[in-house]
Amino acid sequence: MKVIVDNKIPFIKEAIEKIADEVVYVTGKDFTPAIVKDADALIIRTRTHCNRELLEGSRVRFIATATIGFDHIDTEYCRQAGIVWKNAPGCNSASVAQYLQSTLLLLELLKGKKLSEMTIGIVGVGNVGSKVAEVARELGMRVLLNDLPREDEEGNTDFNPLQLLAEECDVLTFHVPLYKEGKYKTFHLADGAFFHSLKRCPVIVNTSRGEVIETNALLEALKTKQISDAVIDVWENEPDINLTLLNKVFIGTPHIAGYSADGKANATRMSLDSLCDHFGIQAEYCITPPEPENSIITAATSTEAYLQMYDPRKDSEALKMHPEHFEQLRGNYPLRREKTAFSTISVSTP
Ligand SMILES: NC(=O)C1=CN([C@@H]2O[C@H](COP(=O)(O)OP(=O)(O)OC[C@H]3O[C@@H](n4cnc5c(N)ncnc54)[C@H](O)[C@@H]3O)[C@@H](O)[C@H]2O)C=CC1
Ligand SMILES: O=C(O)C(=O)[C@H](O)COP(=O)(O)O
Repeated sequence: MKVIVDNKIPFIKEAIEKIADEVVYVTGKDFTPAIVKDADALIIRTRTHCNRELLEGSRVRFIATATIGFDHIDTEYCRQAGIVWKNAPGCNSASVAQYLQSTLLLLELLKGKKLSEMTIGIVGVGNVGSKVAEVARELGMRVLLNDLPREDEEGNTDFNPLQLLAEECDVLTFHVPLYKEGKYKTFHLADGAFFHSLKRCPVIVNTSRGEVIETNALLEALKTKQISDAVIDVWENEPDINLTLLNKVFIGTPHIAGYSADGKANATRMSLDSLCDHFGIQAEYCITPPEPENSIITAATSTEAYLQMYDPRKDSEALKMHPEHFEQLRGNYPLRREKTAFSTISVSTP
């Protein structure tokens, strides 16, 4: 079996070389029809667009994407062509929740917001949104949820219309997949009309996909103070992002909310599991992220402790200083571990 693997997928080399007869490593944006032509499987990330143009006439029968989102896969073409694809549901959801937790703490620390007096609206309550809801409740926030597909399917009353979130929330955070069309379309879900409907001058957070928010409408909302701040991890037209927006946001990061080493290891393991499952291969591998340099956190406050574990300001400063390095900042991302990796967290003022 021949497998083409994105060369920025970590912790994969030893395992995949045991599983496959031939492995070729390629930069995500450089997968071409010639490279994939005689491959049986691809293991990709969001940087590889798997569509007719890439796959037609190839031997590829299976694609694993080491990501949660799969909007870079033309699922209809794959269905027609008999190509099976798998994503890695939930793999880095705890990492995105960590990003949100640190961001909310920074809003309290630096912007004088009192989280326990604020309402957060969560748009999309799947793997990520549910964990973000937990984090927000732990921080004492009132939480309002919006999830149209779940509301339709489950018929329960935990969910609210987007309009209610627009009216009552001080923070609005997006955790929906990118759907370009259909009943649950999320492309430009936050457009000019949405920003006009806001009542409490909220902070907008987007870690879903850039296209969920219309960039020009967001810029206008910042200019006219319909929103007080924006925290943006995902952008329209990555890596050529809107620099005016980057300079105006409170936190602007290069699509790394899901980049904890824990999340990356989960993604790699899940991709290998689905590849083995698809081809009926029995293989043993153990994918674990490296230990943190120091597994003991000592801090004066719990906020400081969480920011020692992950502080989005560092990623934001690096991007603002060198936006042209968007892809390099992602490709060479430093080791970041989630809370469970630390053996002791000692806080003097709990
Ligand atoms: N910035 C980053 O590094 C990362 C970004 N993501 C993005 O976040 C998205 C969400 O991730 P998960 O929670 O794991 O996905 P998920 O599939 O578990 O949950 C998505 C939720 O959104 C809901 N939804 C779909 N359409 C909606 C609509 N029109 N209005 C309201 N809710 C809607 C779904 O019913 C579902 O409950 C991914 O699709 C991906 O694009 C995911 C991981 C990392
Ligand atoms: O999992 C997703 O969905 C994401 O957006 C990823 O965190 C992005 O990961 P890469 O494609 O950059 O590996």
